[in-house]
Amino acid sequence: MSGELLSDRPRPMADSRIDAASLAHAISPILWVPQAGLIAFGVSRLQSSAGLAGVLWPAFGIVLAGTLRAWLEAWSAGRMFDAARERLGQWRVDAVAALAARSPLDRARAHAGAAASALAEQADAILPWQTRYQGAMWRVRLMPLLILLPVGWYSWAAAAVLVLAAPLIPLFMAIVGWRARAASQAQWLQMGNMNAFLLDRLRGLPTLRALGSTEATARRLRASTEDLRQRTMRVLRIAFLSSAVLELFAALGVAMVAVYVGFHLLGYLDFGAWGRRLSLAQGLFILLLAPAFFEPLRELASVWHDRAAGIAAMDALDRLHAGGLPLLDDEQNAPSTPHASAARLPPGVKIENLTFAFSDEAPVFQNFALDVKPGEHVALMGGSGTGKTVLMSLIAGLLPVSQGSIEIGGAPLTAASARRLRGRMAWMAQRSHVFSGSVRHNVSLGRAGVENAQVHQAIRWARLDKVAQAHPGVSLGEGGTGLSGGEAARLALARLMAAPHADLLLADEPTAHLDTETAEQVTESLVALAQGRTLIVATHDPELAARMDRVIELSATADAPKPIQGGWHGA
Ligand SMILES: Nc1ncnc2c1ncn2[C@@H]1O[C@H](COP(=O)(O)OP(=O)(O)OP(=O)(O)O)[C@@H](O)[C@H]1O
Repeated sequence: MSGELLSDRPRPMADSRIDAASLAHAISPILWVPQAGLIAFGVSRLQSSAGLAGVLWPAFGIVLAGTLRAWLEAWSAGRMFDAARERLGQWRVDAVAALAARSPLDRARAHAGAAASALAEQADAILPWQTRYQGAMWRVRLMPLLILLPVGWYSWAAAAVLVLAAPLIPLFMAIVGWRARAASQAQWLQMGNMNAFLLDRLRGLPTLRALGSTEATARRLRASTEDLRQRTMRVLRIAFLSSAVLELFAALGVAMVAVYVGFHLLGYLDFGAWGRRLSLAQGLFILLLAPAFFEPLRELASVWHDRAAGIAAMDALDRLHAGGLPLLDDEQNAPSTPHASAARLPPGVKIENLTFAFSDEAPVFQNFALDVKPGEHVALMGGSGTGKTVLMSLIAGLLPVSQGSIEIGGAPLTAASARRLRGRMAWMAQRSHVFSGSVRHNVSLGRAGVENAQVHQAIRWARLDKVAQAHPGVSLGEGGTGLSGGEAARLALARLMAAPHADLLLADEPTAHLDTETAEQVTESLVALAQGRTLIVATHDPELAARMDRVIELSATADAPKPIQGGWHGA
C-alpha cells in the first residue's frame, strides 16, 4: 500500500444513518404519551365515581403500551449494539492493517504500548458513543417536538415554559462538552504514553536492574500514574458538571409547569389554555408529559461524556492510519501458498541507480548499483551505519525506494509484486525476535507452506531438539528468555531452514555477539543452507565474509559498491 493511499484514506466517521433499529429506539418513548393520557383518563374516571371497573381498560392499555415500549427498547438497543460492534471490529481491522502496512523501520510508527492501548482499550469507548449517544441524539431530535404538540394542544403557556427552558440545556452542554473532549483526549494520550513507557521498560528490565536504574524508572512511573489520576479526575469532574447543569434546568422546567398547572386548576391563573379552563385530567396529562419532555435531554447529558470519549478514541484509531514510511505491499496481490520448485533458478538481485533517504535526512544511498547473480553468495561489509541493514530492507521491500529500481529474479520490485517476491525470500535479522511460545511455533511462525515435517526437521537440523525449552508444553519466555545467544541464532537458522520455497536468503549479521565457536557453527550451517540459493549477508565478521563468493564494501554514502575480495564464482 503506498503512502499516498494511506494518507488519502477517508477518516472513519460515526455511522449516523437512521435504520429501523435506531428509529424504533428514537420513537419508543412516544408510547409514554398514550400511557400518560390513559393514566389521566383513569384518574378522572375514579373521580367521576366510575369505580374500579371503570379503570380496568385504561389500566390494561397502560400495561400494553409499557410492555410494547420495553420490548421496542430492548430490541432496538440489541440491534444498535450489534451493528456498532461490527463497525468497531472493522475499524480495528483497518487500523491493524494500516499499522502492518508501515515499514518496520519507520521511526514515526506508533509505540507498541500506545497502539495496543488505542486498539484494545480506548477503542471500546466508541461503542457507547455509537449506541447510547447516537440513540439519545435521535430521541432529542424527535421527542421534545412530539411531546410539545399534545402539551401545546391543551395549554400554550405550559408549552411556552418548556420551550423557554429547553435551549439552555444544549447551550450549557455544548460549552461543557467542548471542554470534555479536550480533557478526554488528554487522558487517553497520557494512558497511551504510560502503556508505551511501561512496555518499553518491562522489555528492558534486565538492563535497568543490571545498571541499578529501577528506582528512577519507578519514580517516573509514579509521576505518570499521578498525572493520569489527575487527568481522569478532570474528565469525571466535567462529566458530573454536565449532568448537574442539566438536572438543574430540567427540574426548574418541570417545577415551573407544575406551578402553572396547579395555580391554573386552583383558579389563580386563568390564562394559557386557549381561553378554556383545564380539567383535572388535562392538567394531570400535561404534568405527566413535562418530565418526558426533558427525559431525552437528560439521557443525552448522561451520555454526553460518551461522545467526547468516543471521538477521542476514533481520533486515536485515526492516528494509527497516519502516513509514514510505507511497506511495499498490495494486498490485492497476495500470493498463493508458495511451493519449492526444483526447476526454478534462485533469483538474482539487480539494483540500478538506487537513491534512498529517511524523510529529511541525508541519503543513505545515492545512485547505488549492485548486481547479485542467481545463486551467488555475497557479503555486504562496511562500517557501522553505512547502510547494510537498510539495503537488505530495501531488497525485501520493507522500505520504499526513493529513486531507481530493484529487480528480483528479473521481476521489478513494486507494491504489486512485493508480496509475491517476498514469498521467495527468507530473512535472518540481526536480533531475530523470539516470541513467547513453543520452539516449534517460533520456527513455523504459522507461515503458509511450512509443513509440520519441515519444522521438525529444521529443529533437529539446528540442534534445537536438545534445548530444554523445546520439550512439548514448555514455552519460551517473552523476547526469548530461556534461550542462550547461540540457541537464538540457531532458532533463526531453523526458521530459514523450515521455508524450502525461499531461494533468496537475507541474513543481517548472523554471527554478531556470538563466541568464535558458535559463530563458526552458524557460518557452516548458513553456507550449507544456502547451497543452490542466493545469499546476501551483512556482516562485520571476516570469517563469514571469507566463505562468500564476493564481498561488497559499502562506504559512508554508498554510491558505488567496491568489490574487495574474490569475484562471482556462480552457484
Ligand atoms: N529506521 C530508521 N529511521 C531513520 N534512520 C535510520 C533508520 N534505520 C537506520 N537509519 C540510519 O540509516 C543509516 C544506515 O543504517 P543501517 O542500520 O543500515 O547501518 P548498518 O550498516 O546496518 O550498521 P550496523 O553495521 O551498525 O548494523 C544510519 O545512518 C542509521 O542511522
